[in-house]
Amino acid sequence: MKKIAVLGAGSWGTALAMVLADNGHEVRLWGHKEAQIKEINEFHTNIKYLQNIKLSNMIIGYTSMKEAVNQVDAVVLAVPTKAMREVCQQVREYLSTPTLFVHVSKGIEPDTHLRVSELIEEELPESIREAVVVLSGPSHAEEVSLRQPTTVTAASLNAEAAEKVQDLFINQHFRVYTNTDVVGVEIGGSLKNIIALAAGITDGLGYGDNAKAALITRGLAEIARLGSCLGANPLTFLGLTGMGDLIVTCTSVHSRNWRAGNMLGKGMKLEEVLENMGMVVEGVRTTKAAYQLSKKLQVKMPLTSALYHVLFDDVNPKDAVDELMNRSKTTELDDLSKLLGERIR
Ligand SMILES: NC(=O)C1=CN([C@@H]2O[C@H](COP(=O)(O)OP(=O)(O)OC[C@H]3O[C@@H](n4cnc5c(N)ncnc54)[C@H](OP(=O)(O)O)[C@@H]3O)[C@@H](O)[C@H]2O)C=CC1
Ligand SMILES: O=C(CO)COP(=O)(O)O
Repeated sequence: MKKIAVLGAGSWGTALAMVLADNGHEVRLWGHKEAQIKEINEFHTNIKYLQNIKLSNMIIGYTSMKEAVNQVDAVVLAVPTKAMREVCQQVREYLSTPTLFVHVSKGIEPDTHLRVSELIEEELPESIREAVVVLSGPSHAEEVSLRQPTTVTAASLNAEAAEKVQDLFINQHFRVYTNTDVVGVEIGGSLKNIIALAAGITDGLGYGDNAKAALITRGLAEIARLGSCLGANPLTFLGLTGMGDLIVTCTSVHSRNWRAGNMLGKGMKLEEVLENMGMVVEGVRTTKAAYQLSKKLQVKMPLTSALYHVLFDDVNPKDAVDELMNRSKTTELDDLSKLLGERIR
């Protein structure tokens, strides 16, 4: 049995705390709201984030970061990307020995263009970092909390650390693979949120499955183009954290990104949509970051660019789709197939 602190008591932090508790670990679920932590400890529920779910007694809620991370074997960082720096700054106050860090957040920071593992490494000194591992894949909290079959990937440059994380989380409902392609895993997990927003928009506009399939496949092409340019193995994008997560996020009503896109497609304004959600919609900030990166690195990302203009320049979603469909003609297999071919050979 290990002592594990899960920092962030939203949907995903709570669902992962349940997996860890099922595996017999002592789980400390840290959140910044007194009332919510009281609810977790007194009633063993977290109603705002997971309805109709009873939490195990092995999960203890904390509001004190000092107590939550005291003597733990591992820390799971489960807050939205926007809050990650702030939470790391709090954690580092209380750790003095090398600790295993697992992050589960799917975003890219606008302006710095850092992936989450990179910003964690910026905020946490090496002296308290045994390793940083990203855990990602097609995994809606709502289904994980019902113990429905789910598969994810633990990725780290430190293969031994990835295996440790695999061992912490794996069970008969939650299958964990390993990978050393951190760039590919983080880029796939973050950029699928952009495409899920777009898929929600086309559904909201009343378009059908042809449009959805087009978004998923051409979305994957542009994710892989940018990811490869950043050093990822293009084959990672065909795996759980690429194609797998794109499918689940673009086709599920559980997805907050899809739901937000759907409201936009039906004519709501972005501010109104975000107010309505009450949960994180990572794709909004990540669209900005990916758009900036595509310009900087001169990588073609037509879907990301169209979504950027819908979100931040008030372009009408239907006009954005019309514009995408009327671009000049091109071939399907571009530089990406060249990259894949080189890897396979
Ligand atoms: N939900 C899912 O199925 C999955 C989510 N993820 C990823 O996990 C990450 C977290 O998402 P998720 O749990 O779903 O998000 P939620 O919106 O469900 O919960 C976010 C949690 O983080 C808390 N939080 C926000 N800012 C801070 C802060 N500054 N300090 C402390 N706590 C803070 C929120 O508190 P408050 O209640 O006060 O707002 C809330 O408890 C995201 O990057 C997401 O992409 C990955 C896989 C699956
Ligand atoms: O990443 C997820 C599923 O794998 C969750 O997606 P949303 O943030 O869109 O709900």
